[in-house]
Amino acid sequence: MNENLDPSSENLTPIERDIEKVLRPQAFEDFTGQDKIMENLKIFVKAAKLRGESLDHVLLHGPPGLGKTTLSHIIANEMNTGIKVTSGPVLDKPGDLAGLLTNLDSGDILFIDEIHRLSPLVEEYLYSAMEDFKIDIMLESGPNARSVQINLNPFTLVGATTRSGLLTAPLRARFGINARLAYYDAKLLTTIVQRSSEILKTPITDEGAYEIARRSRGTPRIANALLRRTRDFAQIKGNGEIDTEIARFALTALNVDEHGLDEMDNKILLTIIDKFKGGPVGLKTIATAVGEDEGTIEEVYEPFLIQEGYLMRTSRGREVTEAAYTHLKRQYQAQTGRLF
Ligand SMILES: Nc1ncnc2c1ncn2[C@@H]1O[C@H](COP(=O)(O)OP(=O)(O)OP(=O)(O)O)[C@@H](O)[C@H]1O
Ligand SMILES: [Mg+2]
Repeated sequence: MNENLDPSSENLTPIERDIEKVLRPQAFEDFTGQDKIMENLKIFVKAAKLRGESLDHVLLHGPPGLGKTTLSHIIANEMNTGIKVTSGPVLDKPGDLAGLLTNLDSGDILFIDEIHRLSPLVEEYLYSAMEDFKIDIMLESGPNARSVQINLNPFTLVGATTRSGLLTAPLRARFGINARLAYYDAKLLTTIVQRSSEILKTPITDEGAYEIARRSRGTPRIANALLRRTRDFAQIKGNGEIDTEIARFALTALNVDEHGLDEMDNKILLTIIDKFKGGPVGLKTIATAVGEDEGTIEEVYEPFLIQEGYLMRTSRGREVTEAAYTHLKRQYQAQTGRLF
């Protein structure tokens, strides 16, 4: 069985993509959590609308599946504007970007996903567009080549990234609104699971929803994926309703552990314990040992493990905590070197 519980969107199947669209909140009021960010965004959107101006450029960052793409569409809906969607790796040359920019209507949103993957040339080209709504374009080539400056309609760039550490300082500085999305707690995720089950017309008990929520790695995308899979179990093994028992059965079958850690989470912890005596060990070494990209570990897996208290980032490298030993049923040995 190959269950796709990968938190990132890159590996979604077409069907999963369609379901994501159906479950995606469309307006501020459907979006659960991230209160501080939402409070501010609502004010900025309202003020921009009152002034009849475009919204300031927005940078959304944070681990996969927390709602960056969702928010960018909500912003467009709430601003009553159009949205054009692209991504860093797709924008190969400045010309690709120019084509998009010149086609934006006044106030439109240009959403650039994976904005950390823009080529330096394209990135630089973006600067004057963001700042002055102007770009230079080259007319003709060879000896007749000349560049002309053209004015763009005012627009809002919404950039999303899971790897904010890779963003250059000049690009970062050009965003007026900078929001870091955080993991959701079990209570918020319960609300999200309940909303999704209503859309999917799947009956679910409050306890069943909570069981899925608390084991979803703080991530709405995972909560929704687990809900869909659990629904299958409820239909085949039960009477169609998801309760705690069905949820537990399904989650065990899907290899999601009691605390919601997935296979890679556990592999990282186990590797540090078994191969490196609990750490400290460098990120690069961990990455090689578990066969995962260094940046992905740092920006996708680590933040959750740290938040949940299984892992610590120290000056000498990564160390697991006693909680990790207990979780993985390993004998905890306090490191003598650390005692004094
Ligand atoms: N606050 C929320 N309330 C309800 N549902 C949400 C919320 N945030 C995300 N979701 C759900 O989770 C799914 C994934 O969210 P989204 O695609 O916006 O994540 P992302 O941050 O863009 O991820 P990636 O970094 O992988 O692109 C959406 O389809 C949506 O249904
Ligand atoms: Mg996205």
